[in-house]
Amino acid sequence: MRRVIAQGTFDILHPGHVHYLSDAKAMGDELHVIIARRENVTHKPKPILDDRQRRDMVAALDVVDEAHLGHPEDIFVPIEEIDPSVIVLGYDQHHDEAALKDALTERGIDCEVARATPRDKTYDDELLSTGRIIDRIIDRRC
Ligand SMILES: Cc1cc2nc3c(=O)[nH]c(=O)nc-3n(C[C@H](O)[C@H](O)[C@H](O)COP(=O)(O)O)c2cc1C
Ligand SMILES: Nc1ncnc2c1ncn2[C@@H]1O[C@H](COP(=O)(O)OP(=O)(O)OP(=O)(O)O)[C@@H](O)[C@H]1O
Repeated sequence: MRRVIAQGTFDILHPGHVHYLSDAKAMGDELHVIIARRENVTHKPKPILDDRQRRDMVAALDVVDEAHLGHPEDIFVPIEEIDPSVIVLGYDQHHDEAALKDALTERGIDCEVARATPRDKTYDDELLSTGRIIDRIIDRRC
């Protein structure tokens, strides 16, 4: 049984998220998704939706076996509990694969680190970014 971890904010789901999670699932048998806590999202604007709502929507996707709220302080705690064979990073996530692998080894966690592929638009008006969905809402409704 190969357990796979994917992680992210997943604020206002779109097909790019589904693509990432499907890519991750294809690398193993059981997909666990860690949802970043609002307080730990510091590299972009804070999510619109509550932590639990983002977790519940990810959990409802067919491809996902379990969705977990992230740890507030120590990102390695959920990883130790899940004990994955591979952690799959999103195609554009800022985390460095080699640095993450070193940090895992230092913590005594033996697992691979891989990266998902991007998903291209399948039609002109498709919006594959939470930020761009929010921009459109502001543009059209405000
Ligand atoms: C392997 C890994 C595990 C993570 N675990 C947690 C966690 O337990 N709690 C948390 O709040 N954030 C966690 N994060 C951080 C968020 O997922 C991170 O902010 C992420 O870059 C958000 O992705 P996004 O910008 O693609 O949405 C983790 C990140 C990585 C790479
Ligand atoms: N078009 C896409 N193709 C493949 N993966 C995607 C795509 N869009 C988002 N993802 C992946 O989904 C994960 C979570 O994405 P995130 O919640 O940051 O959404 P986002 O739409 O990229 O957000 P924002 O527009 O605010 O940066 C990330 O790993 C990201 O790489």
